[in-house]
Amino acid sequence: MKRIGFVGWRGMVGSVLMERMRAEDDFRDIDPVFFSTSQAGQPGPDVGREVPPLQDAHDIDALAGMDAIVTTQGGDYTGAVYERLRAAGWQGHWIDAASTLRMAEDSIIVLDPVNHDVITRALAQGTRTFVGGNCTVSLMLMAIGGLFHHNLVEWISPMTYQAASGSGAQHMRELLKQMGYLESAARELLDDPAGAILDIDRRVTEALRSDDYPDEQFGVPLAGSLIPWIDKAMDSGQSKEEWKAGVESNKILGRQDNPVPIDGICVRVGAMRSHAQALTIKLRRDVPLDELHGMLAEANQWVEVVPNEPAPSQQRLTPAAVSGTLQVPVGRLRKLAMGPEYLSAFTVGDQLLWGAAEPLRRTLRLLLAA
Ligand SMILES: NC(=O)C1=CN([C@@H]2O[C@H](COP(=O)(O)OP(=O)(O)OC[C@H]3O[C@@H](n4cnc5c(N)ncnc54)[C@H](OP(=O)(O)O)[C@@H]3O)[C@@H](O)[C@H]2O)C=CC1
Ligand SMILES: N[C@@H](CC(=O)OP(=O)(O)O)C(=O)O
Repeated sequence: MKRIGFVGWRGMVGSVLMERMRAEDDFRDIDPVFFSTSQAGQPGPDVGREVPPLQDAHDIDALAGMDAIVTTQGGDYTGAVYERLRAAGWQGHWIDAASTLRMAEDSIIVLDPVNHDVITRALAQGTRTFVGGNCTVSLMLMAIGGLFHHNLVEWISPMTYQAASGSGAQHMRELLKQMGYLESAARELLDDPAGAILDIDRRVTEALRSDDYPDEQFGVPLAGSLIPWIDKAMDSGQSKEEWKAGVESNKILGRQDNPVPIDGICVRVGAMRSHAQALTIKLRRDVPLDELHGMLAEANQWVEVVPNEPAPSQQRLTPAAVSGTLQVPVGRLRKLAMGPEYLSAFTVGDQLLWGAAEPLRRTLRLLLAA
């Protein structure tokens, strides 16, 4: 049995990975070893079998004893350990959620329902570094992979609505605190059925601008507002999150030599753990909508085409409907007024599942099967 090291397993993405691996009985086929940057020596997690105490995640010798390492610990950890481990001669497989190595020449970005062939070819050719994609990128490709498969996409402009979880666990907690703070600012007026809405609104706006509004993590209000910038600034004027859409999607699709332009605006909204995005897609040719529905639906078993009607869109195409599931609904499909090659779409998916943990879990399975 292969010895597989896990780093970052008790974090938010790591916990979702552990849940999925337990649900799919993945631990049955491996000899798992758990690492920690802070809790070496303590007992490992309950994965339905005995595991050794936690190892030190900075111990290069201990890491080098693994056939593969799956890390959801974050980019700082990858930066601190990966090169040292390779320099020490380690030839194992590195499967990572962090963005650090995504654009490296010798790495593959993994999203097997979309690029299964790229991954299996890379495994056969001896590639040893596999990285999960950015969450909005992976969720977009899960939703509209069928259009790429039929080579129908000339360009895409995504406008995202990204959940608090993309910033981490502390940010999710803060979003809820912000919601509570706003509600408590207006509570007595809300309790009065005759309370004037403009008075309620005034209280909320005052609360949003108050020094006591809890915004240590986000730095600005998210609940009752939104944040139209995610990640660092690039010289291009894009946020780094926006830059990733183009470069990562084309790398996943294996078309870096002939890239499809993908560029838009990424926005943080007050959803908990599911990212949504509105896509304007320029098709290479006019294709009837019903054919497009068929292509989208056939692309993988998780994508779900939602009719462009009010009730299904409101009920099925939302973070509330998909959080905690692997489904990736896509809807609001219609031809735009600009012409029959211009398609609109709206899609939503759990950013901790397909957006982070699930592609890693499935890559480990592909590795074990190789
Ligand atoms: N959040 C997201 O949506 C996405 C994240 N990623 C990547 O995954 C990385 C990890 O993200 P995320 O899971 O959100 O990070 P977390 O902050 O939840 O966890 C990271 C590490 O923090 C340590 N830690 C310290 N205190 C605690 C605690 N109370 N509970 C749990 N862990 C604790 C753990 O390491 P230790 O045991 O060593 O102390 C843990 O592995 C990111 O940096 C990013 O690179 C990728 C895609 C999406
Ligand atoms: N940046 C994403 C989450 C994330 O961790 O992305 P990446 O893995 O590309 O750093 C978000 O904020 O929603």
